Amino acid sequence: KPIEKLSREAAQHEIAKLQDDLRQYGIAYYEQDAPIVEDYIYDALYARLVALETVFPQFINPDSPTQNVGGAMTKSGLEKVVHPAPMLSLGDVFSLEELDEWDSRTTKSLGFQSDYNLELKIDGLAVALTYVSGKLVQASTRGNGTIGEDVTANVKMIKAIPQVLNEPITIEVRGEIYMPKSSFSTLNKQRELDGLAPFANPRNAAAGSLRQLNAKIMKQRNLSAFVYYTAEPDILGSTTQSDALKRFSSLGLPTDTHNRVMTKMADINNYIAEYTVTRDNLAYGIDGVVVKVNQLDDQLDLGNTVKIPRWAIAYKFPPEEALTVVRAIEWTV
Ligand SMILES: NC(=O)c1cc2c(=O)c3cc(F)ccc3oc2nc1N
Repeated sequence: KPIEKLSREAAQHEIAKLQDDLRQYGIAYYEQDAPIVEDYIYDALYARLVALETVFPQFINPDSPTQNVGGAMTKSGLEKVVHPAPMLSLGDVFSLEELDEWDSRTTKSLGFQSDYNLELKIDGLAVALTYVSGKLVQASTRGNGTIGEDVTANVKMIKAIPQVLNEPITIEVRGEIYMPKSSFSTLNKQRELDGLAPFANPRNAAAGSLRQLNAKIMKQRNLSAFVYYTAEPDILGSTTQSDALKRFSSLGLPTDTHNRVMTKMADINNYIAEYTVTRDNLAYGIDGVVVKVNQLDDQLDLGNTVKIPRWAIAYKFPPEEALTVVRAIEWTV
């Protein structure tokens, strides 16, 4: 119900209920690592409580969940981290036609047909890893792009992420942390045994694991990662995206090996068709294919909008459940 239509009593009642519920969800989340509700539900209820308390400040009490967000603490109890260069998200397209339009726009902007580095789009959560003199000093989530959460302690539990690089360089790299499919099913079986709600998908399981505060539990979740980007490629001496991936690998950073350099849309369509089918056999979840202008200085020429790079696009696979529905309909007719 819109807040301005609420009577004082109704507002007081809803605020009290939200304060109780969110306090209980918060305890389950931080202390028992057993979230009762999905993050997005918690966030929506939390936003509703903040809005109500703003309009009815007389009902704010000191132990309201909105009052204990300590200075640097975020909801998940992790410290905040400011990203020096904003972590942008990828723009999406949902059909080969739209991908073709993106290619035409990009070709027009550049004045020539660029070659593209194609990469599987790992379905995990984005992190930034900062190495100083080759040592991992900080790991943070994307957050809102400018302010993320410090997940350094948990990321140090991820075997795939080296704590020391093969070269003593200082660089920030970005990648995707994910939970392999096998770990996901094992974890959910255990959660059912423990009477806990299973995670909806590997991505939520990875995010939930990474943002909980107990490093021992984190170790058992055996997450993995792929690195795919740095804003400082000259440190690597790379001039293309495909070469940057090779350099990440030579440093000891995990990279996905399915990337290919292509120019012709026909080849790109074949790559997409191939992985639309074979993704079920991969050890990790992917939700699409990322197409990137391969020459790094062409990427700079194209630049970014406020939210997304102009030099990269994510082609998203049709969601699997949709396919299930289609199959179900086919079955009935
Ligand atoms: N999930 C992924 O596998 C994946 C994700 C991104 C990004 O989110 C991404 C975001 C940017 F602003 C720029 C490049 C990027 O490249 C990326 N490359 C990938 N392979």
